[in-house]
Amino acid sequence: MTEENDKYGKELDLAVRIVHMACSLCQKVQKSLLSPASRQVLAKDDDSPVTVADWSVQATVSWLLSEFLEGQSVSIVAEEDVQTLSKSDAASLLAAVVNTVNECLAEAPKYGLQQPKKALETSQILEAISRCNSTGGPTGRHWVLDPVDGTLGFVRGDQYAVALALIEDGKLVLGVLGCPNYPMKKEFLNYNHRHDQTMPMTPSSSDIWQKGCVMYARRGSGRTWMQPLIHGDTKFEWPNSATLVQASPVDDPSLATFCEPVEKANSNHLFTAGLANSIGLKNQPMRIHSMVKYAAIARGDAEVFIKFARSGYQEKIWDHAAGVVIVEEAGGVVTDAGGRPLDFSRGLNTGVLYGNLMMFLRQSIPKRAYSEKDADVLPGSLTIDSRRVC
Ligand SMILES: Nc1ncnc2c1ncn2[C@@H]1O[C@H](COP(=O)(O)OS(=O)(=O)O)[C@@H](OP(=O)(O)O)[C@H]1O
Ligand SMILES: [Mg+2]
Ligand SMILES: [Mg+2]
Ligand SMILES: [Mg+2]
Repeated sequence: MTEENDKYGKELDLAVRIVHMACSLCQKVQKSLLSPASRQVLAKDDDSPVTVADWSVQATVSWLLSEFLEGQSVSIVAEEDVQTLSKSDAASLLAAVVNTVNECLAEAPKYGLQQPKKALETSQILEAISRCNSTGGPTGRHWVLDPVDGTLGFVRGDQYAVALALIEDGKLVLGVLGCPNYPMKKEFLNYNHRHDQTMPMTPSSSDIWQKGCVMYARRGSGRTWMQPLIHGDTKFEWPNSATLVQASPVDDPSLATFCEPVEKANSNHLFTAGLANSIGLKNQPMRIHSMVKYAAIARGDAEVFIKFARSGYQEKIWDHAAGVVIVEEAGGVVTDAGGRPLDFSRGLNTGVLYGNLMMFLRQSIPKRAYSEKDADVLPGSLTIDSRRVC
C-alpha cells in the first residue's frame, strides 16, 4: 500500500475500534434505561433528551483519542457539555457516568487497545467531556462526534447511532457509524428494532443474527465497509470481519424508498410527502431515528433521504459528518436542496443554505434544486425560498 493510500489508516483503525466500544457501552445503558426503575433520562434546555450514555460515550471517545493519538493535540467537536453533570444535585448521575466509562475502558483489550492503568477519576472524566468543545473550522484536523445520535430513539429502545468522523482542512476524510440496533441484514429489522422483553432478543444462532453493525469509510477509497457488532457474552477477538456495502442500484424513483426522521418536529412530513410524490417516489417512507438513515442508504436498504427541518434550525456537523462519508464512498450523493455538497469547514453548522431541505440521492437519480416551483406540491401556505420556509 502506498503512503498516500494508507493516509488516515491509523486514525480509521482506531476510530473503528473506539466506535465498537462505544456501541457496547450504549447497549448496556439502553438495557438499563428500559427497566421501569430507571430515571436516567434528562431533558436539555431545548427539551431534547440526554442520558448517561451520551456523556459516557463522549468521555470514552475523547479519552481514547487523546490516549492513542499521542503527540497530536486532538481537537474534538462534539455535542455534549458538562454543565448538567457539574451541578451539585447531579452527584448520582455523575457517578453513573464515571462507572459506565470505567467499565467500558476496562474492556479495551477486547478491541486490541490498552486499558487505562487505573480507573479514571471523576475529574479526568469531566475533563475528557469538556475537552470536546472545539468549534472546528476550515483549517487543521478536527474529530467530529455525536456520542448518541437519535437519543430519542435510544431511550425508546429503538434505533440510534454513534457517529465519529475526521475533518482535515475543512474536508471530511473518514467516517465511522455505529448502529447497535441496526442488524446486518434488513430482514431482521422487524424482529429486533425494539427491545421488547416479551420477544427473544436473539434467534437460536447468534452468528446469523448480528443485531448491530458498524460502517466505515475513508474519503476517496470508493469503499464502505460493514462489520457486525458482536456483543453480550460472545468471545470477541479483534480483528473483526468486514464486508463491502454499496448504495442501491435502483434508479427508477417509482421503485425507490426514502428515509426521513421519525419526529414531525424534526422534519415536515407533509412537505416531504408532497415532494416525494412530485419526484415519483411511490413507496411508504422508511422512518428511522438518527443517522441510521445514512447507514440504510449506504448499504442499499433505501435510496433517498429527505429532511426538511423547521425554519431557522441549523444542521450540526456531528449529525451528518460520518454519514456523509459512508454514503458517498458507497456510491451515493449527499447534497443540500440546492444540489450543493454539505460544507464541513464552517464550524458547528453544515452550511445548508438552500432552505432547510436536504436530498441525499443516489447518483443515478437526477439531482435538481428544489425551490419556489415546488410550492405547488405543498399545502397552500407553504413556500420555499433560498433561506427559509414560512
Ligand atoms: N428541531 C429540529 N429539527 C431538526 N433536527 C433536530 C431538531 N432538534 C434536534 N435535531 C437533531 O436531530 C437529531 C435526530 O434526528 P433524527 O433524524 O434522528 O430525528 S428523529 O428522532 O428521527 O425524529 C438530533 O440528534 P441527537 O440530539 O444526537 O439525538 C438533533 O441533533
Ligand atoms: Mg445527533
Ligand atoms: Mg446526540
Ligand atoms: Mg442530543
